[in-house]
Amino acid sequence: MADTLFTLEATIAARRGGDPATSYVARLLMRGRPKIAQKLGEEAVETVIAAMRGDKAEVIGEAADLLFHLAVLLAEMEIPLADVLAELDRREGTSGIAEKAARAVT
Ligand SMILES: N=c1c2ncn([C@@H]3O[C@H](COP(=O)(O)OP(=O)(O)OP(=O)(O)O)[C@@H](O)[C@H]3O)c2ncn1[C@@H]1O[C@H](COP(=O)(O)O)[C@@H](O)[C@H]1O
Repeated sequence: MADTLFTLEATIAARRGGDPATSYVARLLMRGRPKIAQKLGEEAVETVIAAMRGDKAEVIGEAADLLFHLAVLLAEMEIPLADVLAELDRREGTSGIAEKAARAVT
């Protein structure tokens, strides 16, 4: 999965400044952060709706749209995907329950 996302990250970077008539990524980057954030939100909602329907094939498609638009948002904000993966690595082994309990006492 990480390889796929790193390839996508490189493709998105290469599209920066490209022709919005032929590249969806170039068009989205040109429209700016609010539009990218809106698309990310829409894809999140569509993923939730598909999940509530229990349609796994639809969830796979919507989840791919969601990850793609998240990758575009990270690119627009110049946040390397590696930074997000490093944060997940940092969290590895820390239970969400334990982490939340620790937050509650501070
Ligand atoms: N993974 C994707 C990918 N996933 C989804 N999409 C597009 O995301 C769009 C989302 O669908 P919508 O109907 O919501 O989009 P829309 O109608 O244009 O949205 P509005 O702007 O009208 O709100 C569709 O046009 C999809 O084709 C993607 N477009 C591109 N990629 C990757 O990005 C690469 C570069 O794409 P281009 O920049 O288009 O060359 C491609 O080779 C792919 O690897």
